[in-house]
Amino acid sequence: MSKKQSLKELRQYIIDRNPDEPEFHQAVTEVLASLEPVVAKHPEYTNAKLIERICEPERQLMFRVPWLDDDGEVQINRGFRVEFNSALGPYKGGMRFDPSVNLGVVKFLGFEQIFKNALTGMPIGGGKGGSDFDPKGKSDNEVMRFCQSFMTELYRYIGADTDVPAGDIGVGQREIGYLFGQYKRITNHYETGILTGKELGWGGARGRKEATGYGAVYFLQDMLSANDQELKGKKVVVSGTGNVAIYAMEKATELGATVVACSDSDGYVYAPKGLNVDLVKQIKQVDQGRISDYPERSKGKAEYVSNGSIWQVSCDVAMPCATQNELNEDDAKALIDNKVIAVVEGANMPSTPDAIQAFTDAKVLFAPGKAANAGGVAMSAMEMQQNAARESWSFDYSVDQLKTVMCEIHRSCFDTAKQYDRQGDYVFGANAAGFKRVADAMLAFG
Ligand SMILES: NC(=O)C1=CN([C@@H]2O[C@H](COP(=O)(O)OP(=O)(O)OC[C@H]3O[C@@H](n4cnc5c(N)ncnc54)[C@H](OP(=O)(O)O)[C@@H]3O)[C@@H](O)[C@H]2O)C=CC1
Ligand SMILES: O=C(O)CCC(=O)C(=O)O
Repeated sequence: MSKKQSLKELRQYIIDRNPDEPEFHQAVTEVLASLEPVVAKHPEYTNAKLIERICEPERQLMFRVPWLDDDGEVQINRGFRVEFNSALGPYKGGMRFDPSVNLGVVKFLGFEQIFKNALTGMPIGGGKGGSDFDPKGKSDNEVMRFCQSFMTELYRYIGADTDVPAGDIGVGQREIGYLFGQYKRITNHYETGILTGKELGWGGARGRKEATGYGAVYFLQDMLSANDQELKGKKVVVSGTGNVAIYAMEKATELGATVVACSDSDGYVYAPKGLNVDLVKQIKQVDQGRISDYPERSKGKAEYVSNGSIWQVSCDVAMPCATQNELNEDDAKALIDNKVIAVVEGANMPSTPDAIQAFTDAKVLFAPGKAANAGGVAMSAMEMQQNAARESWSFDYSVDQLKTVMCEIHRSCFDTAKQYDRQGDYVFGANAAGFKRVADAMLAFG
């Protein structure tokens, strides 16, 4: 590529160079669409071909994961780790175990992670990993054998100062435990800093499991207050009932909002007077049940909808916290017709480009995932900090730190957008501020 190529041509070049990776193309397209004014102001980035470099992973690993199921049959899955960018620190980002995982999905997540991690202001680069293994319906022993086989290959590439994986969809404390155990077994190192999202008893951080959801709500609070609104009294809809969704619901409720709907991959529940978050936690986290159990267990205080979009439910604030591209243009129009004020992405890239355009056109406040859900990785960086110092912070102190980081991220997105005359455009603010921090470090390194 010549230095004179436009961003549009560069985007096409990246798409052609990475065929059959639609999610990666989508993530790159969104970031590049924000960078025109930034590179116009900083020709040094173009001269050093920084955008092209940032879009190319430093290293991508793909490996075989053979394991034995409970019937004694060999099963084979694929493992991935994309070490995307280490300009700001060790590669950092979660691992997803889900049948939908492929190289393009891991690359989109790793690419987003670079800018998200930069926005936290912490010393962490960007990476992501996972497998097409489906933990649903597997026994504990099967999950353990899979995790042990996965780590038997992955251990060569990770380390507290190299690459620090964590959880994501399908990877919670159980999986992190099996992965950590295998790392320790085969390396003979009790090195807590090689993974985050650990249990408290063996190197975990207080507040990590709450951090992404709480952080997204803190971002929402700041975004509303910057626009002369408040969270108290608002009606909120949250998709998903996983790690991010549950703690977003918990914090929003604690701050005086009413969460009227949430979902899982089968359907959603609607409770006009508000959901009981403790009951949702009991059903999904303790009993490993389905959200369809909620109406009966809440004694009829909610209705379950098995095929329909949760975004049809009228609300002031929508928080997509399940998965990518779960909110499309029709969903956005339904939310706009119902007078939604703000949309805050707890998941990674949950809104399609058409949906984001519809929100922008309708002047709905819109917070992209790379800014709003950065609380999880920020708390992971604090877990690394505690592991390195052999410390263990209190829950209140940790959540205070989280709040400060989210407030800084909000301010950085808001101020950057203003500086480029794009006031209120959080997508632009997040992309431009995140990119600049990474680009400046890469320039310094030659
Ligand atoms: N965990 C973290 O700290 C962070 C996570 N994220 C992002 O947040 C999102 C959720 O992650 P997390 O909460 O950890 O994952 P979990 O596995 O804990 O939960 C995922 C939730 O989303 C639901 N879901 C999954 N796929 C679909 C689908 N296709 N349609 C509808 N619902 C679906 C699941 O339903 P079911 O119960 O039926 O499986 C589950 O309720 C992901 O995009 C992840 O990348 C971002 C930052 C940090
Ligand atoms: O805590 C981490 O390192 C990973 C969080 C993550 O995967 C994400 O922010 O999407």
